Amino acid sequence: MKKIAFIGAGSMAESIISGIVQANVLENDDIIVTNKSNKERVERLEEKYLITSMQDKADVVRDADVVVLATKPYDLEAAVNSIKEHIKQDQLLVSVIAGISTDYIASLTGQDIPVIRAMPNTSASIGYSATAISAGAFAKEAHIVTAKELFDTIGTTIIVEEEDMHIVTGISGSGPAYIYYLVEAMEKAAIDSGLDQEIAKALITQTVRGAGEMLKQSGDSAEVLREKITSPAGTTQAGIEALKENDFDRIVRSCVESARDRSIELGKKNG
Ligand SMILES: NC(=O)C1=CN([C@@H]2O[C@H](COP(=O)(O)OP(=O)(O)OC[C@H]3O[C@@H](n4cnc5c(N)ncnc54)[C@H](O)[C@@H]3O)[C@@H](O)[C@H]2O)C=CC1
Ligand SMILES: O=C(O)[C@@H]1CCC=N1
Repeated sequence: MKKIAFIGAGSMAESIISGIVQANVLENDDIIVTNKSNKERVERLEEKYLITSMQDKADVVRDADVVVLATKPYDLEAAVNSIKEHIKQDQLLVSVIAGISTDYIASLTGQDIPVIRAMPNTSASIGYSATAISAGAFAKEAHIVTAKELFDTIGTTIIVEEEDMHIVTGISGSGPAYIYYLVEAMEKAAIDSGLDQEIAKALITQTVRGAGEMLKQSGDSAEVLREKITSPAGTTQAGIEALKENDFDRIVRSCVESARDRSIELGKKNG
């Protein structure tokens, strides 16, 4: 891949752009970005990442090997309408849009065009995305390889069946937000117990970071790692029992399933 165009210049597009720029895998001016109308926003991205911003959609997609669709689901149809005269079947469409199927995207283009559906997360901006990808009907092995290479530069990439994309969205697409929400709650509890906010933030941040690395590096399951911390009648046991009494498992299940179901709904509403 030599040139990549982003249709949509919001949080997700910026996270991916930031990750690609840091990985230094493309010439910066071969990363092109456009949005609906907010010229200042794309110009800010252009200045920050030394990439190219354009508003003329024909220019945006003309020589792109990969065109990334990064609009909200309800803006997708208008976005594809604005580029469909200019895209060709030898280009690859990569959609990061929650809920929307590859079949629907191909049908909007009116072409048998290869589409890869991807679900990255905002940790892409520092090279830590957990991305899942799945291939549409017209995508060949080479397209999967191209998409995997792209997302491997901004984290890890796993290939899944398209039907699993809804649950993937519920765990890893939205997942960072759940962790941040947990951190917010822990910070509030620490401050209410009299701890300085900056100290609480520093301790919790390193705790989350360390737990993530332990999950990755130790070879132990989450359950085993938890048990190693939980001394009989100790502090952790007291904390975990409070979580159990408040039905933590049910709350998390409901969180993940609600996100999954919203992804399904978004697909039905916008496809
Ligand atoms: N924010 C996140 O953590 C993640 C978001 N996603 C998906 O990424 C997509 C974008 O999400 P965000 O970046 O958060 O949204 P956002 O609202 O920050 O950005 C959307 C962008 O699309 C542009 N846009 C709208 N209509 C357009 C058109 N007709 N032509 C060109 N550009 C157009 C807007 O101007 C804006 O720049 C969503 O579909 C979401 O499901 C996927 C994974 C994670
Ligand atoms: O909230 C959303 O719809 C998007 C999809 C995954 C993360 N953010």
